[in-house]
Amino acid sequence: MNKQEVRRLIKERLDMMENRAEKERLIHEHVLLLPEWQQATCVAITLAFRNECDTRMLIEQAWQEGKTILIPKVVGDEMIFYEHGPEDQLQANQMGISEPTASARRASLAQAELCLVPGRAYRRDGYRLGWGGGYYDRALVPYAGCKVSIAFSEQLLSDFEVEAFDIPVDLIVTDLEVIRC
Ligand SMILES: Nc1nc2c(c(=O)[nH]1)N(C=O)[C@@H](CNc1ccc(C(=O)N[C@@H](CCC(=O)O)C(=O)O)cc1)CN2
Ligand SMILES: Nc1ncnc2c1ncn2[C@@H]1O[C@H](COP(=O)(O)OP(=O)(O)OP(=O)(O)O)[C@@H](O)[C@H]1O
Repeated sequence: MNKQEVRRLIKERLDMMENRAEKERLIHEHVLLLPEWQQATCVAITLAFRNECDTRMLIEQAWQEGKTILIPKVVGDEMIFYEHGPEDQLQANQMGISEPTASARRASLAQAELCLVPGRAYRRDGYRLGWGGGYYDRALVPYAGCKVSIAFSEQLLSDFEVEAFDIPVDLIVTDLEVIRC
């Protein structure tokens, strides 16, 4: 399967999936139990796009725990991270992803001990496939923190092609399990 075929298969699976809310609840529960989450004081995360797993509950919980939340904004071919607090507004970009506004405080991904990396499909060794922009493949090159992806178990695939620039995540958290890659 090439990348386009993988993206199409995952879209089909997620569109057909049942019990989404319950699976999201289980994924969130598994994240909150990770020592990596509990120890992080600053977490980089995205707002869900299309049929990705929702993340708002994790953001709320992070605030409750006193953590700083960073959210990326796509600018050209890179992402700039901004702090996002409970009072801050978000606005949808051209693709429909919620992003910080111009008034948000600028930050750097390097500040986050934990980065939640979005993706469409995952292999059990941590390799991932995104929407095709290569944004995380580039942003993660110098990143030394812990890379965690949350995904529905439907997003795990036994194999797909990876390229030299692909960067695997350290942990994949699904509704069924926590995979240490
Ligand atoms: N929630 C979330 N936020 C995120 C990402 C993500 O994967 N998920 N990104 C992670 O990188 C960045 C945005 N990347 C994106 C890249 C492409 C498309 C997109 O709509 N692509 C078109 C196809 C374009 C083409 O093939 O030319 C599409 O899917 O229809 C959307 C987001 C930053 N924020
Ligand atoms: N380190 C890098 N430096 C420059 N370009 C890169 C780098 N990594 C990836 N790219 C470019 O990004 C493009 C998209 O890569 P790919 O299809 O793997 O994206 P993706 O993993 O699906 O997206 P994302 O990382 O945004 O979730 C590739 O064509 C590649 O040329």
